[in-house]
Amino acid sequence: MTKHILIIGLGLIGGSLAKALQRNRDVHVAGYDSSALTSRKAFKMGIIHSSPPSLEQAASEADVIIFATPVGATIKLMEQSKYWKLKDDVILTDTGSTKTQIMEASKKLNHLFIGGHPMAGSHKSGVEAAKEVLFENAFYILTPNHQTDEKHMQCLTNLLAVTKAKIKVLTAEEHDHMTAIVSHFPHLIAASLVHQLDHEEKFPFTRQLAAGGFRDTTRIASANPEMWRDITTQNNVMIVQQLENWMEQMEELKQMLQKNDPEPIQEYFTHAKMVRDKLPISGHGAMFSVFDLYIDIPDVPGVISELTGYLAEEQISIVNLRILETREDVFGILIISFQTTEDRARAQKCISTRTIYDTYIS
Ligand SMILES: NC(=O)C1=CN([C@@H]2O[C@H](COP(=O)(O)OP(=O)(O)OC[C@H]3O[C@@H](n4cnc5c(N)ncnc54)[C@H](O)[C@@H]3O)[C@@H](O)[C@H]2O)C=CC1
Ligand SMILES: O=C(O)C(=O)Cc1ccc(O)cc1
Repeated sequence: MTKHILIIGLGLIGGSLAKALQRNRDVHVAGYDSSALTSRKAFKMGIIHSSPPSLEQAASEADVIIFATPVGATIKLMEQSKYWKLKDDVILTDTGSTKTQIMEASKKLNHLFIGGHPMAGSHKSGVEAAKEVLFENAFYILTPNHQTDEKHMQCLTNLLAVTKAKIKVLTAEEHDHMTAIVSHFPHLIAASLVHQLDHEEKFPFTRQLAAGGFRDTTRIASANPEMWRDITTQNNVMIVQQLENWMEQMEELKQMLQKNDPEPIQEYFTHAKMVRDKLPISGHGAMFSVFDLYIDIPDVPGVISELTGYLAEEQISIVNLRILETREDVFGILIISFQTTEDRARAQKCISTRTIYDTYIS
């Protein structure tokens, strides 16, 4: 029997979920966005099966409703949903980056709600950025509430299986504590680094030098400000707590730097390197998985565009690209990151067949 899914909000996350859910031939994916243009685009791009004109009508036909809107809008939509005529056993869920306030709001609903957060994304937003493989190997957090039973949990888990994400069940408080540390607070740091650059007036050329580390560290500051406004106001207490811890740490760092003793300074970096190097960044267990391919490339102009050109011809998408500057000979190491192991294997084959450059996986 066909399962009717309604996705509200057809941006990066709603669009990516719609694409992934369409892998299951037994589901009908309807999509609604407050921007009629976005809804039309999503339908034309084949991301959704149907674009119903009335939200209430679409909701009444749905077996599962997924709110994929900024978290402030999600709470408002949840409140509105109390007045919709829904199927008795409909499952409501969301994709929001925060969970405590959403789970609190879910207590007032007349229908079952399971919180959700696919922990994969990017600084891009909008339906154009949607990707079927976005959630592969990423964690997908579910936060049940007091009403959730095993049957409905299993039903949602089964539906999400096609995303190839790894389901992890947490409480809303656990979720908001952990995401404050690894996602929300780092976003504020990225934004603050960019503001710091903004205040640099002495040498305007500084901006031209903001490559490498600065670009890597601040990439997420290019994300949707409305989305991050909502995340920051909803998980405010946890984020302020992180900021207080950080300021204490910065005070200690300042004192250490004022003494200017090289030994503790090196120890500070050594400890950070050790912890960072052990993080499950690439491969299974990572929050945001990417799969790196290392390529020995000669230091000659045009080599990077040659390689990316070959990958584009074979329609292999890349997630990131950087050069490791650890070697002093004429070769460098180019690291290209892919969303899936399959993409990386195809890329390795493509580069090995078309070039003489050595490729390897760490
Ligand atoms: N961007 C990311 O990397 C990730 C975002 N999330 C969460 O997923 C949700 C969606 O984020 P994105 O897809 O990135 O945002 P987005 O900005 O790409 O898309 C949001 C969409 O929701 C629509 N929308 C806004 N208010 C609406 C309303 N009242 N009714 C119907 N549609 C409405 C917008 O027109 C837009 O098309 C957010 O709650 C965010 O916190 C979760 C994981 C990763
Ligand atoms: O672009 C990145 O690295 C991200 O961190 C994307 C992201 C943004 C918000 C989330 O709730 C989860 C993932």
